[in-house]
Amino acid sequence: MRNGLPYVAPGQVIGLLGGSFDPPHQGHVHITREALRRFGLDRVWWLVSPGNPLKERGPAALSRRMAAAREIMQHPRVHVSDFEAQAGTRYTAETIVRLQAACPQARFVWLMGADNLAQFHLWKDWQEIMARVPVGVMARPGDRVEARTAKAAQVFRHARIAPRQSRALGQAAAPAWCFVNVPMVDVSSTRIRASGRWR
Ligand SMILES: Nc1ncnc2c1ncn2[C@@H]1O[C@H](COP(=O)(O)OP(=O)(O)OP(=O)(O)O)[C@@H](O)[C@H]1O
Ligand SMILES: O=C(O)c1ccc[n+]([C@@H]2O[C@H](COP(=O)([O-])O)[C@@H](O)[C@H]2O)c1
Repeated sequence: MRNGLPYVAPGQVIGLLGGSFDPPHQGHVHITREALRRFGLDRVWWLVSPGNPLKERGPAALSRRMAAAREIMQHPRVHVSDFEAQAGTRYTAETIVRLQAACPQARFVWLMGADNLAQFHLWKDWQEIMARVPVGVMARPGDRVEARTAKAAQVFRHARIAPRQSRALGQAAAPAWCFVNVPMVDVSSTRIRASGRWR
Protein backbone atom coordinates (compact mmCIF):
# COMPACT_ATOMS: atom_id res chain seq x y z
CA MET A 1 0.00 0.00 0.00
CA ARG A 2 1.18 3.49 -0.91
CA ASN A 3 -0.82 6.50 0.33
CA GLY A 4 -3.21 3.88 1.64
CA LEU A 5 -3.84 2.63 -1.91
CA PRO A 6 -4.29 -1.10 -2.49
CA TYR A 7 -2.06 -3.20 -4.74
CA VAL A 8 -2.86 -2.76 -8.43
CA ALA A 9 -2.05 -5.51 -10.93
CA PRO A 10 -0.64 -4.36 -14.28
CA GLY A 11 -3.39 -3.30 -16.68
CA GLN A 12 -6.12 -3.31 -14.05
CA VAL A 13 -8.95 -0.91 -14.85
CA ILE A 14 -9.94 1.18 -11.87
CA GLY A 15 -12.98 3.44 -11.80
CA LEU A 16 -12.61 6.52 -9.59
CA LEU A 17 -15.77 7.82 -7.95
CA GLY A 18 -14.88 11.15 -6.40
CA GLY A 19 -17.40 12.71 -4.10
CA SER A 20 -18.21 14.66 -1.00
CA PHE A 21 -20.15 11.66 0.35
CA ASP A 22 -21.77 13.98 2.89
CA PRO A 23 -23.32 11.52 3.64
CA PRO A 24 -22.71 8.48 1.41
CA HIS A 25 -25.98 6.85 0.32
CA GLN A 26 -27.56 4.07 -1.73
CA GLY A 27 -27.30 6.16 -4.91
CA HIS A 28 -23.50 5.99 -4.61
CA VAL A 29 -23.62 2.25 -3.95
CA HIS A 30 -25.92 1.73 -6.90
CA ILE A 31 -23.85 3.65 -9.47
CA THR A 32 -20.71 1.91 -8.23
CA ARG A 33 -22.20 -1.51 -8.91
CA GLU A 34 -23.52 -0.35 -12.28
CA ALA A 35 -20.13 1.16 -13.22
CA LEU A 36 -18.33 -2.11 -12.46
CA ARG A 37 -20.68 -3.92 -14.82
CA ARG A 38 -21.31 -1.37 -17.53
CA PHE A 39 -17.80 0.03 -18.01
CA GLY A 40 -15.88 -3.24 -17.70
CA LEU A 41 -14.00 -2.16 -14.57
CA ASP A 42 -11.90 -4.43 -12.37
CA ARG A 43 -12.19 -2.18 -9.33
CA VAL A 44 -13.77 1.06 -8.13
CA TRP A 45 -12.12 3.37 -5.67
CA TRP A 46 -14.24 5.91 -3.84
CA LEU A 47 -12.23 9.09 -3.39
CA VAL A 48 -13.78 10.81 -0.39
CA SER A 49 -13.01 14.48 -1.00
CA PRO A 50 -11.55 16.83 1.63
CA GLY A 51 -14.09 19.31 0.15
CA ASN A 52 -15.50 20.09 -3.29
CA PRO A 53 -13.71 23.25 -4.51
CA LEU A 54 -16.97 24.53 -6.07
CA LYS A 55 -19.10 24.11 -2.95
CA GLU A 56 -19.12 26.97 -0.44
CA ARG A 57 -20.28 24.93 2.47
CA GLY A 58 -17.62 22.62 3.96
CA PRO A 59 -18.63 18.97 4.44
CA ALA A 60 -18.72 16.95 7.69
CA ALA A 61 -15.38 15.74 9.09
CA LEU A 62 -13.50 13.48 6.71
CA SER A 63 -13.15 10.74 9.35
CA ARG A 64 -16.92 10.62 9.76
CA ARG A 65 -17.59 10.49 6.02
CA MET A 66 -14.90 7.80 5.55
CA ALA A 67 -16.41 5.65 8.31
CA ALA A 68 -19.91 6.01 6.87
CA ALA A 69 -18.63 5.24 3.36
CA ARG A 70 -16.87 2.07 4.54
CA GLU A 71 -20.00 0.96 6.32
CA ILE A 72 -22.37 1.42 3.39
CA MET A 73 -20.07 0.33 0.53
CA GLN A 74 -19.10 -3.23 1.20
CA HIS A 75 -17.97 -5.00 -1.93
CA PRO A 76 -14.83 -7.05 -2.56
CA ARG A 77 -13.92 -4.96 -5.60
CA VAL A 78 -14.51 -1.53 -4.06
CA HIS A 79 -12.02 0.41 -1.96
CA VAL A 80 -12.85 3.57 0.01
CA SER A 81 -9.93 6.00 0.01
CA ASP A 82 -8.90 9.31 1.54
CA PHE A 83 -6.11 9.64 -1.04
CA GLU A 84 -6.85 13.32 -1.72
CA ALA A 85 -6.40 14.27 1.93
CA GLN A 86 -3.19 12.24 2.09
CA ALA A 87 -1.82 13.67 -1.14
CA GLY A 88 -2.97 17.20 -0.30
CA THR A 89 -5.03 17.54 -3.49
CA ARG A 90 -8.56 18.85 -3.90
CA TYR A 91 -8.79 19.47 -7.62
CA THR A 92 -9.56 16.37 -9.65
CA ALA A 93 -7.02 17.15 -12.40
CA GLU A 94 -4.27 17.21 -9.80
CA THR A 95 -5.57 14.08 -8.07
CA ILE A 96 -5.45 12.18 -11.35
CA VAL A 97 -1.88 13.30 -12.05
CA ARG A 98 -0.88 12.06 -8.58
CA LEU A 99 -2.72 8.75 -8.92
CA GLN A 100 -1.22 8.07 -12.34
CA ALA A 101 2.24 8.75 -10.89
CA ALA A 102 1.56 6.50 -7.87
CA CYS A 103 0.10 3.65 -9.97
CA PRO A 104 1.58 3.81 -13.48
CA GLN A 105 0.51 0.21 -14.14
CA ALA A 106 -3.20 1.03 -13.67
CA ARG A 107 -5.76 2.28 -16.17
CA PHE A 108 -8.04 4.83 -14.51
CA VAL A 109 -11.56 5.84 -15.51
CA TRP A 110 -13.23 8.87 -13.90
CA LEU A 111 -16.85 8.20 -12.89
CA MET A 112 -19.63 10.69 -12.30
CA GLY A 113 -23.36 11.15 -12.17
CA ALA A 114 -25.07 13.16 -14.90
CA ASP A 115 -25.37 16.24 -12.66
CA ASN A 116 -21.61 16.52 -12.55
CA LEU A 117 -21.27 16.32 -16.33
CA ALA A 118 -23.48 19.39 -16.60
CA GLN A 119 -21.01 21.29 -14.38
CA PHE A 120 -17.84 19.65 -15.62
CA HIS A 121 -16.65 22.56 -17.79
CA LEU A 122 -16.37 24.62 -14.57
CA TRP A 123 -13.81 22.27 -13.04
CA LYS A 124 -10.18 23.32 -12.98
CA ASP A 125 -8.29 21.98 -16.02
CA TRP A 126 -11.28 19.90 -17.08
CA GLN A 127 -9.91 19.44 -20.58
CA GLU A 128 -6.74 17.98 -19.08
CA ILE A 129 -8.88 15.48 -17.17
CA MET A 130 -10.48 14.47 -20.49
CA ALA A 131 -7.06 14.14 -22.05
CA ARG A 132 -5.79 11.90 -19.26
CA VAL A 133 -8.59 9.45 -18.48
CA PRO A 134 -11.77 8.04 -20.04
CA VAL A 135 -14.89 9.33 -18.28
CA GLY A 136 -17.96 7.22 -17.47
CA VAL A 137 -21.20 9.10 -16.81
CA MET A 138 -24.31 7.57 -15.29
CA ALA A 139 -27.87 8.85 -15.49
CA ARG A 140 -29.26 10.62 -12.46
CA PRO A 141 -32.91 11.55 -11.86
CA GLY A 142 -33.63 14.98 -13.31
CA ASP A 143 -30.29 15.49 -15.02
CA ARG A 144 -30.50 13.58 -18.28
CA VAL A 145 -31.31 16.48 -20.57
CA GLU A 146 -28.86 18.85 -18.92
CA ALA A 147 -26.12 16.25 -19.28
CA ARG A 148 -26.72 15.72 -22.98
CA THR A 149 -26.54 19.44 -23.66
CA ALA A 150 -23.58 20.02 -21.34
CA LYS A 151 -20.70 22.07 -22.68
CA ALA A 152 -18.25 19.22 -22.02
CA ALA A 153 -20.49 16.83 -23.97
CA GLN A 154 -20.51 19.21 -26.91
CA VAL A 155 -16.81 20.04 -26.92
CA PHE A 156 -15.94 16.33 -26.73
CA ARG A 157 -18.76 14.97 -28.92
CA HIS A 158 -16.15 13.37 -31.22
CA ALA A 159 -14.83 11.35 -28.25
CA ARG A 160 -18.16 9.85 -27.21
CA ILE A 161 -18.50 6.07 -27.05
CA ALA A 162 -21.97 4.65 -27.76
CA PRO A 163 -23.72 3.14 -24.73
CA ARG A 164 -23.80 -0.32 -26.34
CA GLN A 165 -19.99 -0.22 -26.38
CA SER A 166 -19.69 1.00 -22.80
CA ARG A 167 -17.64 -2.01 -21.72
CA ALA A 168 -14.84 -0.83 -23.98
CA LEU A 169 -14.45 2.42 -22.04
CA GLY A 170 -11.79 1.11 -19.67
CA GLN A 171 -9.53 0.12 -22.58
CA ALA A 172 -10.19 3.25 -24.64
CA ALA A 173 -7.53 5.90 -25.18
CA ALA A 174 -8.45 9.30 -23.75
CA PRO A 175 -10.26 11.44 -24.63
CA ALA A 176 -13.21 9.08 -24.47
CA TRP A 177 -16.46 9.27 -22.56
CA CYS A 178 -19.66 7.33 -22.35
CA PHE A 179 -23.09 8.12 -20.95
CA VAL A 180 -25.13 5.14 -19.80
CA ASN A 181 -28.78 5.09 -18.86
CA VAL A 182 -28.58 2.94 -15.76
CA PRO A 183 -31.70 2.33 -13.65
CA MET A 184 -31.97 5.37 -11.40
CA VAL A 185 -32.01 5.65 -7.64
CA ASP A 186 -33.50 8.92 -6.52
CA VAL A 187 -31.40 9.75 -3.44
CA SER A 188 -29.13 12.69 -2.70
CA SER A 189 -26.95 13.79 0.19
CA THR A 190 -28.70 17.17 0.14
CA ARG A 191 -32.02 15.50 0.85
CA ILE A 192 -30.60 13.32 3.62
CA ARG A 193 -29.02 16.37 5.28
CA ALA A 194 -32.32 18.26 5.01
CA SER A 195 -34.13 15.40 6.70
CA GLY A 196 -31.85 15.76 9.73
CA ARG A 197 -30.62 12.14 9.53
CA TRP A 198 -26.99 13.31 9.15
CA ARG A 199 -25.57 16.00 11.46
N1 LIG B 1 -28.55 9.02 -6.98
C1 LIG B 1 -27.51 9.19 -7.78
N2 LIG B 1 -27.54 8.79 -9.07
C2 LIG B 1 -26.47 8.99 -9.90
N3 LIG B 1 -25.31 9.55 -9.52
C3 LIG B 1 -25.21 9.96 -8.25
C4 LIG B 1 -26.28 9.80 -7.32
N4 LIG B 1 -25.89 10.30 -6.13
C5 LIG B 1 -24.64 10.76 -6.30
N5 LIG B 1 -24.21 10.56 -7.57
C6 LIG B 1 -22.89 10.89 -8.12
O1 LIG B 1 -21.90 10.48 -7.18
C7 LIG B 1 -20.82 11.42 -7.15
C8 LIG B 1 -20.64 11.94 -5.74
O2 LIG B 1 -21.84 12.59 -5.35
P1 LIG B 1 -22.01 13.43 -4.03
O3 LIG B 1 -21.17 12.86 -2.94
O4 LIG B 1 -21.91 14.87 -4.33
O5 LIG B 1 -23.54 13.08 -3.65
P2 LIG B 1 -24.81 14.00 -3.90
O6 LIG B 1 -25.98 13.20 -3.47
O7 LIG B 1 -24.77 14.52 -5.30
O8 LIG B 1 -24.51 15.17 -2.86
P3 LIG B 1 -25.16 16.64 -2.77
O9 LIG B 1 -26.64 16.47 -2.77
O10 LIG B 1 -24.60 17.15 -1.47
O11 LIG B 1 -24.64 17.41 -3.97
C9 LIG B 1 -21.18 12.51 -8.15
O12 LIG B 1 -20.54 12.20 -9.38
C10 LIG B 1 -22.70 12.39 -8.29
O13 LIG B 1 -23.14 12.81 -9.56
O1 LIG C 1 -11.44 19.80 -9.78
C1 LIG C 1 -12.42 20.57 -9.71
O2 LIG C 1 -12.38 21.76 -10.08
C2 LIG C 1 -13.70 20.01 -9.14
C3 LIG C 1 -14.85 20.80 -9.03
C4 LIG C 1 -16.01 20.23 -8.52
C5 LIG C 1 -16.01 18.91 -8.12
N1 LIG C 1 -14.88 18.18 -8.24
C6 LIG C 1 -14.87 16.78 -7.81
O3 LIG C 1 -16.03 16.13 -8.23
C7 LIG C 1 -16.34 15.06 -7.34
C8 LIG C 1 -17.81 15.15 -6.99
O4 LIG C 1 -18.02 16.23 -6.10
P1 LIG C 1 -19.34 16.33 -5.26
O5 LIG C 1 -19.12 17.36 -4.23
O6 LIG C 1 -20.40 16.63 -6.27
O7 LIG C 1 -19.52 14.98 -4.64
C9 LIG C 1 -15.38 15.21 -6.17
O8 LIG C 1 -14.34 14.29 -6.35
C10 LIG C 1 -14.88 16.63 -6.31
O9 LIG C 1 -13.58 16.81 -5.82
C11 LIG C 1 -13.75 18.70 -8.74
